Amino acid sequence: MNYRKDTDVYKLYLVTDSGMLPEGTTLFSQVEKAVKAGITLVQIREKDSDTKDFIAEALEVKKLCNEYKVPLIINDRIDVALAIGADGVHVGQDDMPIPMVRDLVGPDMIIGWSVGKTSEVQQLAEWGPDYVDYIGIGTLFPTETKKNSKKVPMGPQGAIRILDALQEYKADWCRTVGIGGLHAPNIPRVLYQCTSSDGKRALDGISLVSDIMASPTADVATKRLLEFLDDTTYSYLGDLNLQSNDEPTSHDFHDVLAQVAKNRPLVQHVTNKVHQNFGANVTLALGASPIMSEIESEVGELCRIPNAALLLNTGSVAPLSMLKTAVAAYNEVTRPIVFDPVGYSATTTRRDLNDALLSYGQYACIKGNSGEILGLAGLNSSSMKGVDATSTASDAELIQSATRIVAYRYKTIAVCTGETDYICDGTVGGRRFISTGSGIGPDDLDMYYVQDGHIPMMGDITASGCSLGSTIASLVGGLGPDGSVFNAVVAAIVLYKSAGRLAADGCDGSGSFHVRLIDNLYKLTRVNNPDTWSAVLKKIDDSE
Ligand SMILES: Cc1ncc(COP(=O)(O)OP(=O)(O)O)c(N)n1
Ligand SMILES: Cc1ncsc1CCOP(=O)(O)O
Ligand SMILES: [Mg+2]
Repeated sequence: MNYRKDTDVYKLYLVTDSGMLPEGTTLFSQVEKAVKAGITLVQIREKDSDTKDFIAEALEVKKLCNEYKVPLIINDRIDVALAIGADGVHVGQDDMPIPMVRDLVGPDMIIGWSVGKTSEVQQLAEWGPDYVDYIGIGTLFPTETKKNSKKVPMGPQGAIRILDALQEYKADWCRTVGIGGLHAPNIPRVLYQCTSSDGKRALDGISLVSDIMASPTADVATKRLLEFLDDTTYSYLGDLNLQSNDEPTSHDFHDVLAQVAKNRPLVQHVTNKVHQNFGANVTLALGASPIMSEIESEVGELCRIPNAALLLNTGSVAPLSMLKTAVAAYNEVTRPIVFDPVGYSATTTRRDLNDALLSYGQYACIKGNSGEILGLAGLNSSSMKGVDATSTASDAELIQSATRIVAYRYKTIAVCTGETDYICDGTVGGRRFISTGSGIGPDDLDMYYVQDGHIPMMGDITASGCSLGSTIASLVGGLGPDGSVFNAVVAAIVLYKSAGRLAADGCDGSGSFHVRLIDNLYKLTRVNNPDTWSAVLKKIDDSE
């Protein structure tokens, strides 16, 4: 059978490795379990087998695959693929060049290629539809399976760049699977995040080795993975509501604060030293409980405390393993993380660390100043230095574009702070798409802003921006079931700005501003009458 035209076979792609089989299993028995459980594509990848053994193994698997109508791909060995009449071959960048492969295998065999760079996409587009049928995009995450790989893991953002290049070069015939370090805990998030920036293309599937080959129950593992692929939503915040429908009102803000008062959230702060004391006091003023903990071994308990939330501020940095553990733990129990990428593009070290953290998890909200948000969106240039202080109309447009891009790429609620705060929800309601994407792009996202005149005092005290992070985490953490995450983020911004305005209007200098900011957060929260708050929320009307 010729599967070349069959574009649905890439959903769940098993690549074999006989070096990791659990006791009592064989390569064949593992593949058999996976095929019977519904795997859609199989690749035999035996790096250390003799040719004779490779062929014998491949013939056995071929019989099974034929019976279940699952295409069989052979890794690296074009000769073996031809000899056994496989359905396709997979080659990497260091293997036989694609035009030669096509010459040898003829027009009917599937050809897969490993791709990690956009220049490789350009190349396959130049060859056109007669050459590469699908690409394995990777390596996504670190993997023990391909030990001596020189490739640096690209994370979901790297996969998005490849999907964007496929769109740019109009390689619409080419299907895609992600590969490398994919396991049950990160697969739903990868499928959620990896869509092209125009929203028109998502991964066609995932490819993996160890999650099935090393499993003592390969059939159970396969079925679980298929469930992820069939699920069209990603509930990374459990029973909280990711849908942002209408413009939030004072009534909604009242509701958010009432939930905080009732649920008294615990906000774990992993934050910089300058912010610690102020952030703890702001959190207390809001009626939430702060804990300033960077102890790796207690994260698993903290995240399970009812209404826990994590503020991850990278201003001074805890050990990477602690940060990874914290992100994984909060994601696992579907509790919110607010991410503040302090000084994102200031140095390569900071950018790499923040990028690594962003690739490890899913964030409810990413909050930064204009420099950080522009950096995350890849729109910063030296001419943008100091944009916070001197925003012009065109700067404002650029900042809005950057906020939209960050929201969309990280499928999060992005907040860009400044004299005007911008808020954009890129979560697409937690919906997930395979192959075609949502059709929604960053420019389709609603953009809100909050203003209350210029409050220069905010810049005259330390950690005022960081404490907005504490405020967002407190209000999102306080939500009860079905509480709206977007409403909580917006409520936090309007509340914080209104308290800042009151503090600035009545203070004698930066010292009393600092104290009065806490006082006013305390008072506004206790009184809970958002109709009296001075900061104004508006939605940008793009038709204007
Ligand atoms: C689906 C898929 N994607 C990528 C690879 C890796 O191929 P390659 O880079 O040639 O590395 P080896 O597998 O040959 O070690 C793959 N095999 N399958
Ligand atoms: C073959 C290959 N190519 C890139 S990563 C990889 C191995 C993936 O293995 P695992 O799914 O166990 O991480
Ligand atoms: Mg290879």
